[in-house]
Amino acid sequence: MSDGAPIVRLSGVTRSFEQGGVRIDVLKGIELEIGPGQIVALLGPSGSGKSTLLQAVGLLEGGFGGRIEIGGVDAAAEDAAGRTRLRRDHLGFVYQFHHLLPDFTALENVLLPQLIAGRSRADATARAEELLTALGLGHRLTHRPSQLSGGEQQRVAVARALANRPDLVLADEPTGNLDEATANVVLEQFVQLVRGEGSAALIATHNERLAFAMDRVYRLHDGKLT
Ligand SMILES: Nc1ncnc2c1ncn2[C@@H]1O[C@H](COP(=O)(O)OP(=O)(O)OP(=O)(O)O)[C@@H](O)[C@H]1O
Repeated sequence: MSDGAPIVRLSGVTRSFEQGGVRIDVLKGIELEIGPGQIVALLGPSGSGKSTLLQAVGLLEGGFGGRIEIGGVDAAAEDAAGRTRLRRDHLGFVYQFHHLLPDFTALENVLLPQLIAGRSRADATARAEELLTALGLGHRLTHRPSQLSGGEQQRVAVARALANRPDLVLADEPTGNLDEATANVVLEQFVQLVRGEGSAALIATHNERLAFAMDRVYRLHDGKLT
């Protein structure tokens, strides 16, 4: 990817669903560019389409109209293997629920995506330890998800998303299942770490205060970004 080129470019992106014979137009022409290192907040009421928009960028589902480019590549021109490659080479994901593997320790959960990407075990372990320590979990490396609090589980998920140094982290209400005080701490740590890593991020959140500390804030309203 050339320097300064956007990591993501959406133009005229649309998505509709059929519900009980009724057609709902959720995205009605989304225009969005995110450049290297930009941290972008996505606000919008429940049902406005934030998750749907993140799914478009994450190339996890089809059914979208318009053009979605990741790293300058038109996703529609790629087959399933090509889209998987785009995801693997450019994107990291954090969800509302941690989706950690329950039988593996915190360290192993952060190790696995790196081993799959071909990194040596020694390098992957060092990277996992670095990220978990930066998130204040240096003393929790050998704990399984069930032995961690909700906030700690979510921080492990953040470390996992950043492990392969993605150009862009997609986060769908990453602290949505935490109590407010914990959510504030974890979201702030997440943004700080992403900034330190130089990654870009698109973060759907209800937290307006933290959203306005990010580089750009978009609101999803009536299927469009403002
Ligand atoms: N697979 C689907 N089939 C039918 N309708 C869907 C589907 N996915 C989403 N929708 C509809 O699209 C609209 C937007 O949903 P979406 O989950 O993107 O909103 P959201 O802004 O992320 O909401 P929340 O903040 O509650 O997570 C909703 O009306 C939802 O019912």
